[in-house]
Amino acid sequence: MKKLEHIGIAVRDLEASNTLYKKLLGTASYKTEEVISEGVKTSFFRMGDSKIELLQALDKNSPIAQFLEKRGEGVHHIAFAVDDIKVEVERLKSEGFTVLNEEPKRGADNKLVVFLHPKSSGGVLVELCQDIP
Ligand SMILES: CC[C@@H](C(=O)O)C(=O)SCCNC(=O)CCNC(=O)[C@H](O)C(C)(C)COP(=O)(O)OP(=O)(O)OC[C@H]1O[C@@H](n2cnc3c(N)ncnc32)[C@H](O)[C@@H]1OP(=O)(O)O
Ligand SMILES: [Co+2]
Repeated sequence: MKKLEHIGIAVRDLEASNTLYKKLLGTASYKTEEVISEGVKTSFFRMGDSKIELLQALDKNSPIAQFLEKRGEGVHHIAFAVDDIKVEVERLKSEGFTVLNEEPKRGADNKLVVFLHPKSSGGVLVELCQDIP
């Protein structure tokens, strides 16, 4: 793992949360992007070499909608940058982690992403991110 790539935060209202996080961080969101395959609309804030990713659900089947219903707003996942996502997936499987999608999928901000089940990673949903060249 190279670095903390982003922290994902589930929010009900992206616009209101953009205002809140702009006040909190002292900087505006630099990007908004929908990822239809995940059922989310995202907003990104730079935090040094890492990012904060706000996530609003686009529909009721989105993982974010389900999370908000069960747990309310708050930290949803942490994401680590990796050089070779397939190598990292094999390493993590051999260490006993449960990989949710063996085939990396396209995420936001030009990344390939893989998720680990929170039940295998101490109650924290983990995302791996590899830059798409
Ligand atoms: C924008 C794209 C991308 C990026 O580029 O950054 C993203 O970040 S997309 C983010 C949204 N996408 C995902 O979250 C995909 C991966 N998630 C999943 O596949 C599912 O959400 C899940 C983690 C497998 C959970 O789904 P499911 O099993 O259907 O839900 P349950 O509600 O039944 O949960 C089972 C169990 O796990 C606990 N849980 C659920 N979500 C989380 C979480 N985010 N963090 C910690 N724990 C979580 C849940 O509470 C249940 O526990 P128990 O109640 O104790 O059984
Ligand atoms: Co994410």
